[in-house]
Amino acid sequence: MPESFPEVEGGGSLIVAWQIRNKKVLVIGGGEVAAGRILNLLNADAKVTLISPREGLNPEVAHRVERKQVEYIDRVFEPSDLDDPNISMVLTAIDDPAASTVIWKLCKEKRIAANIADVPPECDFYFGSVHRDGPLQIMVSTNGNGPKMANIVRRRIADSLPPNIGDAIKKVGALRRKLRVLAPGNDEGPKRMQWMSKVCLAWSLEDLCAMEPEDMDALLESYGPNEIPTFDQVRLGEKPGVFQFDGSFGWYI
Ligand SMILES: C[C@@]1(CC(=O)O)C2=NC(=C\c3[nH]c(c(CCC(=O)O)c3CC(=O)O)Cc3[nH]c(c(CC(=O)O)c3CCC(=O)O)/C=C3\N/C(=C\2)[C@@H](CCC(=O)O)[C@]3(C)CC(=O)O)/[C@H]1CCC(=O)O
Ligand SMILES: NC(=O)c1ccc[n+]([C@@H]2O[C@H](COP(=O)([O-])OP(=O)(O)OC[C@H]3O[C@@H](n4cnc5c(N)ncnc54)[C@H](O)[C@@H]3O)[C@@H](O)[C@H]2O)c1
Repeated sequence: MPESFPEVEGGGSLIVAWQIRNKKVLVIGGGEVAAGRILNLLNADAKVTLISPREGLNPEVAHRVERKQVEYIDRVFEPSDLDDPNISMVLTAIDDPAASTVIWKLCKEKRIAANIADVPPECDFYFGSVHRDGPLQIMVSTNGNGPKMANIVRRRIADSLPPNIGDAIKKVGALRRKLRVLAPGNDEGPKRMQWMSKVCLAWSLEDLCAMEPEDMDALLESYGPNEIPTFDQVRLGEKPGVFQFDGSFGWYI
C-alpha cells in the first residue's frame, strides 16, 4: 500500500501562539481598535508602549493608561520611536492611512513584525477572533475574507464547548507538571506522552475538573506500571485491574 500524506492547501496563514511575554510591543493609536489589541497583548503578558495623543484616547485605553497597565507617550508617532532594538512587534490602529504606510515602511527597514489595522498588504500577521477560557485560547481566521464571519464562527465554536473545559485543561496542566517531576528524564518522553494522552482520553472532563492535588498524586502511582485507573478507583484507593470485592457476589437475591 502506498503511504498517503496530507495534500498541501496553500493560501492560509501560519497560526502560532506567539510567546510575547515580557517583550516590548509598540501600539500606535489609542482608539477603539487599539483598545482590543491592547487587551490581547496584556492578556499575553506583553510589555506595551502606547503612542497616541491624549485627546484621541478611547475610554478603555485611557483606563489602561491611568492604571499604568501600559507605558504611555502622549504625542503622535515619530520615526525615532522605532530606534529601540528591543521592540518585538508594532501595531498601528490610527485613522491616518498615509502615516500608517510610513510606519509600515520603517518597520520593514528595521525588520520589525508589524500589523497595520485594516491594511492587509501592510501586515506581517493578521489578528483573529479569539475565544479565551483560562489556559484555552481559540483563534478563528478567515484570512482576510470576512472579519465579521470570524466573530460569528468563534461565537458558534465557543457555544459548543463544555463550560468547564478551561478548568479541565488547568488540572491537566498541573498533572503534567507533577509527572515531569516524577519522571523527568528525556528517555521517559514517549512513555510520559502516551500515559498523559490515555488519561485525557479515559477521564471525563468532569473527572479532570474534580481532580485535586491528592488525586493527582494517587493517579501518578499508576504511571510506573503504565496503567490508567478510573476516577473512582483513584478516589477509593483501588488498583486498576484488581478485583475489588463489593459485597454483592455480582448478583442480587
Ligand atoms: C478578527 C478581528 C480581530 C481584531 O481586529 O482584533 C479582525 N477584524 C475584526 C473586526 C472587523 N473588522 C472589520 C469589520 C467590519 C465588518 C467586515 O468587514 O467584516 C469588523 C467587524 C466588527 O467591527 O464587528 C473591517 C475590516 N477589517 C479588515 C479590513 C480591511 C480589508 O478587508 O481589506 C476591513 C474592511 C474595511 C472596509 O471595508 O473599509 C482587515 C482585517 N481585520 C482582521 C481582523 C484581519 C483579518 C481577520 C480575518 O479575516 O479573519 C485583517 C485582514 C487585518 C487585521 O486588522 O489584523 C476583529 C473581530 C474580532 C471579534 O469581534 O472577535
Ligand atoms: N481590523 C479591524 O479590526 C478594524 C476594525 C475597525 C476599524 N479598523 C481601522 O483601524 C483604524 C483605527 O480605527 P479606530 O476605530 O480605533 O480609530 P479611532 O479614530 O478611534 O482612533 C484612532 C487613534 O489614532 C490616533 N492617531 C492618529 N494619528 C496618529 C499618529 N500619527 N500617531 C499616533 N496616534 C495617532 C488618534 O489620536 C486616535 O487615538 C482605522 O483605520 C479603522 O478603519 C480596523
